[in-house]
Amino acid sequence: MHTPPRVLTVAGSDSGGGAGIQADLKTMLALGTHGMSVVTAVTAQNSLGVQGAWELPAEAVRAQFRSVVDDIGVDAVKTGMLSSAVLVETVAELLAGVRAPVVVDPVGVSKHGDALLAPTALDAVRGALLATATVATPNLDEVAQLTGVRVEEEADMRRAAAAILEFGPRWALIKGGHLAAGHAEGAVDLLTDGTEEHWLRGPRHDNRHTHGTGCTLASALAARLAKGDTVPQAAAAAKEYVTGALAAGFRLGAGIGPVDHGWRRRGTP
Ligand SMILES: Nc1ncnc2c1ncn2[C@@H]1O[C@H](COP(=O)(O)OP(=O)(O)OP(=O)(O)O)[C@@H](O)[C@H]1O
Ligand SMILES: Cc1ncc(CO)c(N)n1
Repeated sequence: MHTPPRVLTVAGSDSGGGAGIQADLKTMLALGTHGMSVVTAVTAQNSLGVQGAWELPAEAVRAQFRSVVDDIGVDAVKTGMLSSAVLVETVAELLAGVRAPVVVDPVGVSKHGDALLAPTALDAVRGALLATATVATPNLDEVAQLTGVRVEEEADMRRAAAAILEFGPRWALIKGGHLAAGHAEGAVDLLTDGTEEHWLRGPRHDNRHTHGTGCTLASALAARLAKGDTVPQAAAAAKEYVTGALAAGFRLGAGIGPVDHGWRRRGTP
């Protein structure tokens, strides 16, 4: 009997289905893995923004995590929205006991600028969470918030990665999706462990249906690590996956539509 690799997401729910837990589980399925979830917060969210957010108690997060890990086990873990200092500390503590690869997406704000992490949680992200990561995947706003490094040109991404690596993750994957066109060649990300450097380059897609890019990239990365890829192999595969999902993004609601997490199954684009 075939048992697929087991991948756990620790993240917030996006009622609109484009980002968060929903994006993670769809991406994990699309990549041939068994997705599982620890819900940290529930958001009322759609294509227009985040209308409300409610955090779960630390005890509920701990209990979900133990239920999954103690019986089923995990081949990789991915974290997303963690909401508060208490939950960041709780999750960091839980991850310290995990031997499988961990992808930390230090989610700060949504595409619409709604806060998904309390400013008071930044110290715990720097001091506890990032050190548990096999790969940390900040976008440029998160890099600025966490390290003070402002990336304006592709070359600045090296300084950003070095500053993130100071907090202890094994690898940093700096997402350059927010770099203004003209300041980068296509959509470029930098993966480095401080020794090796891999520039992940994809075509830029400027359709506006980009809700969930970060969650999709981090989940695809976790799924490929669960399948036994090395970090550079997994990152290249994840970049290819998110690029296809972006190209196939579709209109939904009156605002920013989602990337298509299932684009490969649908044969698009
Ligand atoms: N317009 C685009 N065209 C092609 N690739 C893009 C585009 N925007 C982002 N990407 C890619 O998508 C991935 C996610 O990057 P991005 O910087 O958007 O993350 P994010 O801001 O964390 O996403 P989210 O808003 O979901 O949190 C990266 O691989 C990035 O290069
Ligand atoms: C719940 C949730 N997690 C992550 C993101 C990423 O932007 C989002 N919009 N919503």
